[in-house]
Amino acid sequence: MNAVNEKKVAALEAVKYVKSGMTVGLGTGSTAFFMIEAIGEMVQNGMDIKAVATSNETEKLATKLGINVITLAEAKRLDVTIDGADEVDEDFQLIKGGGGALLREKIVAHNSVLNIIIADSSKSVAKLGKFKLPIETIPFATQLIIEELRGMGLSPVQRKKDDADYKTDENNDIVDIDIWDTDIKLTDLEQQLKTIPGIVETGLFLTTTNLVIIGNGEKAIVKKR
Ligand SMILES: O=C[C@H](O)[C@H](O)[C@H](O)COP(=O)(O)O
Repeated sequence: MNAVNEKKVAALEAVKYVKSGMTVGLGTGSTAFFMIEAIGEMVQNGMDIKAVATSNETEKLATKLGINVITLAEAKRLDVTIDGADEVDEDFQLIKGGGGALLREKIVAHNSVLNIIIADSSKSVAKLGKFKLPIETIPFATQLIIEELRGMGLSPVQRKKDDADYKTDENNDIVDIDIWDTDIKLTDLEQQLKTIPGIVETGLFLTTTNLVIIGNGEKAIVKKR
């Protein structure tokens, strides 16, 4: 079975956790797409939910499907958030931000009671870091941050789109770094990166995930923390 079908299998298993009356965090990306589509169908069939979107792209899709999108301030707290990931390891640690939505995604995950990650089987890894770790930076500081990260041996590369600097929904930059060979423990790395002024957030999600659902062929494998 191909990755696209596995994404759908995982998404359809995850939406079973969404019940009427809930406030739901909607993730971003090609896997989250199937979850948003399924929730849209549930809403069209009468389910009453409110949702907070983790990106402009997700907000647009959800609104088009008739999902009631509210702000995080209005929601205050979310019952469940369903989101994708670029990599997930056996300890429920993730790399996210391949689609540039890591900042809002991390804020929403932090404010959600239950966090479900959905992914196809290729995303499940023994060790994080084959996927380059996205870092969101304030444009004023990006070039100096790149030099500092280079000094740490993390091979930073500023993300581009159509020859221009890639911009997030918050109008920040993304710098992708290579953490594969680093000896620094992930929790320490996260802390070190966050102490550099101008780094707004990293794509390391180390503690927020409660449930991982992997599409594996026709089956959904559910892992609980
Ligand atoms: O910024 C994007 C998000 O973190 C996505 O959840 C992540 O990149 C996975 O996306 P996809 O499901 O398209 O592989």
